[in-house]
Amino acid sequence: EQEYTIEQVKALVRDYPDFPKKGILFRDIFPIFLNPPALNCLLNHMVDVSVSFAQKLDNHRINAVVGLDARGFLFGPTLALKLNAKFVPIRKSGKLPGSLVKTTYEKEYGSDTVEIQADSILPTDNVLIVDDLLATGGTCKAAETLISKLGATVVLSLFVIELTDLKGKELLSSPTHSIIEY
Ligand SMILES: O=P(O)(O)OC[C@H]1O[C@H](OP(=O)(O)OP(=O)(O)O)[C@H](O)[C@@H]1O
Ligand SMILES: Nc1ncnc2[nH]cnc12
Repeated sequence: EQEYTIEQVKALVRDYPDFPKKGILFRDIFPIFLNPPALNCLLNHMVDVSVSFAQKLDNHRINAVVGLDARGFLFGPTLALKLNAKFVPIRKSGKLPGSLVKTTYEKEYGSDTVEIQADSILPTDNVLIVDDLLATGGTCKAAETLISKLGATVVLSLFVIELTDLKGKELLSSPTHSIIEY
């Protein structure tokens, strides 16, 4: 089996002009999922980045990975397993049962309400947020808001792709890391 480098993984992201709306240059990560060695390289890299950020913590440990609906779910559970952390979903409204905390936000092409199950995160948790892409930062900021409502700390927000022109980082309170920047 061929070993992939991160540079080769980056080359697999495909651009689609004017999708899903005119003026949006859509960056498609799914070609990476067609290629197991590339996906393996990307996930191992995400683990390495997370572990190196965790070194800064008192207990050196991330114990919760929060994945953002829907493409954050492609990475969250695998990353959580590799870090021996729990996986917690943040979902678009109306999808999660039970006692919830919610917030509404603006993103690159529309607005959304997101929710988290209230008992899924404890105030003592060291949380890693993971998503496929940072655009305006609205989605991740909403996640930060929910996690802070539950009293926990976001130690890192980790993205596969960052669209730097949109300055999403400036909206965020947590430290961020992106693997591919455009
Ligand atoms: O930084 P922002 O401007 O908030 O944009 C980034 C978000 O937008 C996309 O999700 P989308 O809402 O399209 O949903 P999906 O993951 O369900 O496709 C992407 O997966 C991020 O979650
Ligand atoms: N330009 C973009 N490409 C892919 N996913 C996105 N989510 C928000 N903006 C996006």
